[in-house]
Amino acid sequence: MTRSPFPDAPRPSRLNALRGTLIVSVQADDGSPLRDVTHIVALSRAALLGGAAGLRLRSGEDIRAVRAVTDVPVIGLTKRAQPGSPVYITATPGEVQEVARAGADIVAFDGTDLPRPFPVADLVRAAHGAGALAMADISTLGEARAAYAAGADIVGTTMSGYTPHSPQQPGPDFALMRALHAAGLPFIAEGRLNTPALAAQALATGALAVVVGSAITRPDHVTRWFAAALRPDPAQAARAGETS
Ligand SMILES: CC(=O)N[C@H](C=O)[C@@H](O)[C@H](O)[C@H](O)COP(=O)(O)O
Repeated sequence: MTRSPFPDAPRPSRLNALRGTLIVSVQADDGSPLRDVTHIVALSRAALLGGAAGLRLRSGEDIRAVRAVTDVPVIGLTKRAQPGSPVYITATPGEVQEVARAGADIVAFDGTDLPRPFPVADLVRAAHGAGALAMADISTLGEARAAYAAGADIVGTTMSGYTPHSPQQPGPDFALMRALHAAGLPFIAEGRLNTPALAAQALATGALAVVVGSAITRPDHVTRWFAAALRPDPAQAARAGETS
């Protein structure tokens, strides 16, 4: 039914439509009972009902199905293992085209320094050739600079904590956000923004927009956080065992 709200606008103004907003990532993991397109559409509609201004979706099938029920901006990606490379987010020009043709306004792809099948510039070219914006998911300031030099329209902090050369931490990488802002590089904040306060903090560091996924659309993850919080501290449990 509907198409992108900004198919013909120049690229910077298309991104402006997302300024200051919440984008909800609706991606069920492989093996999740929610990994079914009807559930993805229902979760997306619930997110829109709650005030999401954009969606981040995985796979052409999901994008096509959600595009049929909404015209909000969509960031699209694929997640596929690549032979001989740890990169899995939209790693080839063919995957970029697949996502753009399904109706994504912005194509997100791995923009890290990990060994990769295609250079970032090839993915940018494929996105632009298909009429979409190019979003590089990065894990460091250096990767962001390289992605912009390769023509990316925007970078996301998505991959911080998921490359061996970025900080491994349980919370969001606010240091990276501050560094991007200080360098004058526009960015979308993404990754472990698991509470409204953290999302607001990310926006306050200068993010163009904020992507939240697991805390909204992965109830299995959220349940695990609660279950872990209720589990007794093993050391304390052992001490209690000695005295009883
Ligand atoms: C590292 C990676 O593959 N991130 C993926 C990228 O699309 C998704 O699995 C995340 O859910 C998304 O980035 C949002 O992050 P969080 O779920 O932490 O709010």
